[in-house]
Amino acid sequence: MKAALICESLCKTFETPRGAVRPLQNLSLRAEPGEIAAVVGESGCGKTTLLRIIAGLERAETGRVRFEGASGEPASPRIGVVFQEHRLFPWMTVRENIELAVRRLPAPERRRRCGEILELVRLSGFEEAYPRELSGGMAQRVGLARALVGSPDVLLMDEPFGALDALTRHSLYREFVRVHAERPATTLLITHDVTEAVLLARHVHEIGGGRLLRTFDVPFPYPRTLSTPGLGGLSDRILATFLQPSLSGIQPKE
Ligand SMILES: Nc1ncnc2c1ncn2[C@@H]1O[C@H](COP(=O)(O)OP(=O)(O)OP(=O)(O)O)[C@@H](O)[C@H]1O
Repeated sequence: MKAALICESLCKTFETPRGAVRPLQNLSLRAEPGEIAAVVGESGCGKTTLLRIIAGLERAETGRVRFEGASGEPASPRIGVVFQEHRLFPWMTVRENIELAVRRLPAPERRRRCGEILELVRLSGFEEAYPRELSGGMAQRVGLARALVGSPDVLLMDEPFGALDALTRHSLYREFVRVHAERPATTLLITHDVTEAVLLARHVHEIGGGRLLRTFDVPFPYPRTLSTPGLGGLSDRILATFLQPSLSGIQPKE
């Protein structure tokens, strides 16, 4: 199922000993069916809170998250989540970690899917390895495999490449674009890295002050590299709006 992800007027307040924190104040945005959409914003602007609300791990006070099928009908897609830390269980093998995500399926089907998904993320042969035996990049690919093994229609990714060194990160970008082309889930990628956003996303949503400030169209064909014509200029333009919001002429978008 291809589904659009739609967030409408989300508001969220946390009561803390230091007073109320309001990371989301009427935030609306949309990810188109099968696209990679990035959400960028300064640290603490509410990106993780947004993802947790979409994943159903947190409740918004007001507003709603809904999904639409190809003809605009309401949809209930399968959702996969990838976090910044891989969150693999250290006492389980790669295969056990992945199969856990589809534990309701019969064992032969679990085994088949696990083999298929490990091939997709190029980790065939590591089924019986433990997480401690993997590099950071490999563990993150297992985290991606675990999110994908249930064939999600919507993939939510919270800084999935954030903890990796630059070389590993760039090779994982390539891998991820290839995997996404084979299984084009509607993907929301949370990142604070503008270059990452323009390398991977079709649209980049900039949030700040609890709202969507602006959406950038990223028209370059995949796969992209740092030398894709126009990519560096767009990345600079997005960064400039971060650094000088008052000079960029941005009007908060309702
Ligand atoms: N469970 C919570 N209780 C209280 N405050 C919270 C809670 N979760 C988040 N916050 C606060 O809400 C604000 C937004 O946090 P959030 O983690 O969503 O931001 P972020 O944009 O993902 O940040 P970063 O880029 O640094 O990860 C922060 O001020 C944070 O301290």
